[in-house]
Formats: sequence, C-alpha cells, structure tokens
Amino acid sequence: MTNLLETISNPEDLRSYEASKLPQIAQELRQFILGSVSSTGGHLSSNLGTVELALALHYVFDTPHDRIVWDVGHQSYAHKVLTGRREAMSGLRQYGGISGFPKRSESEYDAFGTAHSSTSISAALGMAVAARTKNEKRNVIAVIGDGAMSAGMAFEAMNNACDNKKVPLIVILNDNEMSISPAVGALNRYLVKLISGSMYAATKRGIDKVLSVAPPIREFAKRLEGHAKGMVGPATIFEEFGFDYFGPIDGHNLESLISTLENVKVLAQTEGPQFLHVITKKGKGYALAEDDPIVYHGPGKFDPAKGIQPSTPGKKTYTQVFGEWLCDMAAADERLIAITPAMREGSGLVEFEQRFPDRYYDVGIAEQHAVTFAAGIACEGLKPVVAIYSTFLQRGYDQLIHDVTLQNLSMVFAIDRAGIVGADGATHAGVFDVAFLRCLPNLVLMTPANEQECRNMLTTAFMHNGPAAVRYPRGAGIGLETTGQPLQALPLGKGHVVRTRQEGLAQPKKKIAFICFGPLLYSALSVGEEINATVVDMRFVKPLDEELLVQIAATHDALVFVEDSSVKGGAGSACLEVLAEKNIQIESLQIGLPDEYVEHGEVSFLLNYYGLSAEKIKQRVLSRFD
Ligand SMILES: Cc1ncc(C[n+]2csc(CCOP(=O)(O)OP(=O)(O)O)c2C)c(N)n1
Ligand SMILES: CC(=O)[C@@H](O)[C@H](O)COP(=O)(O)O
Ligand SMILES: [Mg+2]
Repeated sequence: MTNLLETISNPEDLRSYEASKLPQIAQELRQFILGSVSSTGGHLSSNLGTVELALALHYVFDTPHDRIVWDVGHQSYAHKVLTGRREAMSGLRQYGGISGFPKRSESEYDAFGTAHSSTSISAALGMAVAARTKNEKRNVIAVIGDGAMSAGMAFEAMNNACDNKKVPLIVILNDNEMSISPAVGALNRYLVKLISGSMYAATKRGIDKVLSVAPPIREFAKRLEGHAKGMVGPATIFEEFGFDYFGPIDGHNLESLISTLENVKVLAQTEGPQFLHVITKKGKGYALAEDDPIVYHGPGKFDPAKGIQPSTPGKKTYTQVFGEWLCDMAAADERLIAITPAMREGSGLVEFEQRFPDRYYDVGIAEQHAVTFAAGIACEGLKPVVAIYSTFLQRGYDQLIHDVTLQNLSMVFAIDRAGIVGADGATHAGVFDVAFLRCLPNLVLMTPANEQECRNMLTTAFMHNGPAAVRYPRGAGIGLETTGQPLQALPLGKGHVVRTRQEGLAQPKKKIAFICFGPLLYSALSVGEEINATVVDMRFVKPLDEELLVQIAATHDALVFVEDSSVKGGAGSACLEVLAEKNIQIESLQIGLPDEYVEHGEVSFLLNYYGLSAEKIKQRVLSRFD
C-alpha cells in the first residue's frame, strides 16, 4: 500500500485527499511519530494523543491563512510533520535542527511561539481581534490541554474573549485528564463531571452520539438556542464565559472531528467565540505510553519494541539531591510544606508526596499562585519550599517581589533547571534568574558548585530567617554522595578559595583568579590547575562575599568571573559593581551566557558553543591575559 504520509509536503496536499483516506494517514503519522521520537527523544505521549486533531485541523482549516496556536506546543509534532517538516524531524531538538515547540521563525504555519503553558487563548484572541480590525476573513484556533487550562492566563483570556463579541476565535480543549502527572484541581474535577454528565445525557436522550458522530449544523443551532433558553440543562462554565460550547467529542474519531470542526468554523464567523471540548488519550496507539503517559511524556531515545528500559544508576542528578534533602528536612522539621506548580516528577517530589502527603501541594500550572500561596503559608510561621524550574519562576516574578521579598517572608525557592537545559532550548533555559533575583532586597541567592553544597545550601535556605533561593542545574553533579549526610547550614555570604596560585611559576605572566558561581567551578578548576590560577567558589550571589572579593582583587592582576547564567546582570556584574563602588580597578573577563537566547541542543555541545567548556575557558583567558 502506498504510504500516503510521504506524499504530503504541506496541508494543501493533505486537503487534496478524500476524507476517507484520513484514518490511513493518521495511522502512518502515529507510527512515524513513534519511530521519530524514539530515535531523537522528545515529547511523546502528548503527540500520540493529538494525531487526529492535527490532521482534522489542517484538513478543515485553510492553514497558514487560518491560524492555529498550540498551547505549550509540546504536542505539535504531527502539525510539524504535516507542514513540511517530516524529514527535519530527525534533527528535532538538536543543535541546528528544528525546535521541539512551535517557532515563528521556523515555519509560516507556526502562528505563535509557545512552550510556556497557557498563552494560546490570549494570543489567538489577539489574532482574531486583529483579523476583525483589518477586515480579514480568518479563523483563529487555540488548542489547549486540560493541564494548561488550569492556569490563570487561560482564565484571564477567556474572561476577555467574549467581550470582543463576534471575533472568529475557536478554543479547542484537548482533554486527556493528564497534565504531566494526573491533572489536579477543581477544574479537572469539573471536566470529569462534564464528560460523564454529557455522556449520560446523550445516552439517555438518545440524541447526538456525543462521543461518536457530531451533529449537523442545524443540530448545533438547535443546541445553541436550547442553551440560550436554558432548556438543555445548566450552562457549562465555558458558556458562562460567553462561548458557544460543543462536546465533548471523541478526539480520535476523524469523522466526528471533521464534521464538528466544519460546523464550528461556520459558527465562529457568524456567532463569535466557539469552544470545542475533545477527549483524547495521552499516549494513544502505543500501549506502553497509554499505560504510563508520565514516563513517556518526554523520554530520551529508546527502542519502541522494548520500551524504556531501567537505566543503570549513575551519578545522582541535582533533582534527586533536592528530593532526598526535602524528605530528610521534612522528617527533621514538621513545619516544612512542599509546593510544586505541576512539576512533581521533574522537580523530584514523587517520594515526598508518598511519604508526606499532608504536606505536599501540586497547585497545577499556576506559578504565580504557587508563590503567593507559599507566602501565605510563611506568614503563619510554617516553612514553604517552592520547587520550581528557573524558567517557570519567571511567571511568578511580581509575586516574588510584592508578596515575598517585600514582606521579607521566610521561605525557600528550590530553583531547578538553572543554566543551560539542553533539548528544550531558548524557552526553557534558566539563564535569567541570577539577573532578576539578585536585584531583590532581602533575598539570599546561592549557587552550588556540587551536590554537597547544594544540600548544605538548601539547609541554609531553610534555616534562614527570610526568603532564600538555591539555583541548581538540570542533570548530574560531579558524583559526590549526599545520602545520609547531616543537614548542615553554611555561613551566610561566605565564599571559599578552592585553589591558590603558586608563586614563582613562570606562566602565565599575569596573576589570574577565577571567581566562580555554580557548577562551572570544576571547569575553571581544571583550567586553574593548568595555568596556575587561583580558583574561588563564591557560593553566594547575594550577599556577596565582598571581603574575599576585595582580598583576591588586591593580590591578583586579573579576575575571571565564571557563571552559567546571563552575563548581563549576572553574578560577575555583581562583583564588578562592588569593585567599582570601592574604586578598585582590575582587569577582568566575564564568562557566562551572552546577550542572546540559548539554542537547543546537547548541554555539552552548548557549553562549548557558548565558550563555557574548560577548553574554551582556557582559550578565552589566555588570549585575553597571556
Ligand atoms: C508555565 C509552564 N509551567 C509548566 C510547564 C511544564 N509543562 C509542560 S507540559 C505540562 C502539562 C500540560 O498538560 P496539558 O496542557 O494537559 O497537556 P498534555 O501534556 O496533557 O498533552 C507542563 C506542566 C510549562 N510548559 N509552562
Ligand atoms: C514541555 C515542558 O515544559 C516540559 O515537558 C519540559 O520539557 C520538561 O523538561 P524536563 O525534561 O527538563 O523536565
Ligand atoms: Mg492534558
């Protein structure tokens, strides 16, 4: 049988097929995604779940003239394949290859860049308003998951959407009852009720087969009228927001999807904002992913025939170090409360939830709420630990200022994924936190160079009377064993000298000192050994060990600041501010991430690319000072 997927270079090709061919294309597409993602790594479960939806959308709508905004965008692989990037999928998330998320610069079909959740309805509404203002006939579709729908931004957008009456906005809720871990919260419970209620009503009334075939347009119109007159039972929350609501329908039934979308398309142009609720299965079509969509949410490479195999334990990741510390600290101090905005697995909280369920809060994709919720807990004398990725803390910045640091509340921010994160790229790189945190009064900010320091810093943060943050990277440390180590705090604002340059050696001509923040200390140390430089582990970005800095400046000819965060506004800049204030002049070089967005790719490759590998650090230092 001819492989139809291979004949499709763009959605026009897809639209040239009879609808009866779509199930075959869906099957080929699903197989392709499984084969492709298992050979590159990437987001699998969500993509297997949206194959039919992507096909139906590109079949019914006139893309790229009509706009599709994929929320988070981790489910956009089928869309990528159908829009000319089938071959490029082999380079997915690798340096120079295509992104794992929609990206405007990558394709005209990527209407909006996404990766951080819950932006789709706002962006789509903006596009729909623009279309109406410019008198362009265009449909704009936001595809948003049930997890992403839990965030404040999605509600802010819905709150605003129907005030802009008659804009051609279509919101599709892709409901698979999962976030990365099981979806949480009242909205999730409401959706579950909505699904079971609708199915019940449909069966009882024997009218539209809600989960199989969609009603024709006159049935849609009848239902709209019925809702308006309050005849079809209570309105859904989405109708209360002002949308026309349809569904739930089976998001794997192409016939139903296509006829429903055709109807919704007409209604959006005449009636304004439409809301379609589709039910999908995360991991659909690959039994292992259906059974465990969490493990297959974002796997590395694996053999699809065998599935993901247990790996031989290697060095512990910082996430594991944090997860262990959290359990140890919770056992030692019952004031500890752990909070995650929907990142239980990624942040290392699985064991904590099992052991301390009463002190565990998954608040959904709600970083702003997570921070202020923790602030409230801190006001009452308990000790919240907010486990959050650096990039997602960006969402909670005002809360961090206004609710936490301004009130000098005692709480801990365990900031994971600081620095370069690798395959997720620019949207997820944790490179701005040092710059945006170090300017906040009252906040203590620590950068561990290794696992033991990480554990000690978390303890320091926990014991500190005020807000404190520890930022640590994705992946493993140097291999220090922290299990069972005492919970020991460090002296506040004190760095330490790891290596002292030896006097009397000929090379290099200048006395150089590396002033390091975080895990790049070990790259600097290996260069320091080679070129006979002093190496300092500063530990604290705030408060800075000014005394040590001044002393090192007084005894060296040049300072090299090393950090895995943005040079602009970074820790090196903090040191230079102190030196300038004290009128100390010394040659210096700042090594960190440049004033540009970090690409996706392997971490080791990117470190080298951005001049942060030991080899590149050496080259840069010698070419500057030797
Ligand atoms: C602001 C923000 N917080 C957290 C995440 C991490 N994250 C990515 S996907 C995801 C779950 C999304 O669930 P849903 O929208 O239902 O999509 P599904 O994974 O079920 O396909 C989370 C929490 C993110 N991308 N953005
Ligand atoms: C799409 C998204 O935001 C997450 O799935 C993210 O890709 C997870 O990253 P980690 O693999 O670092 O947990
Ligand atoms: Mg979901």
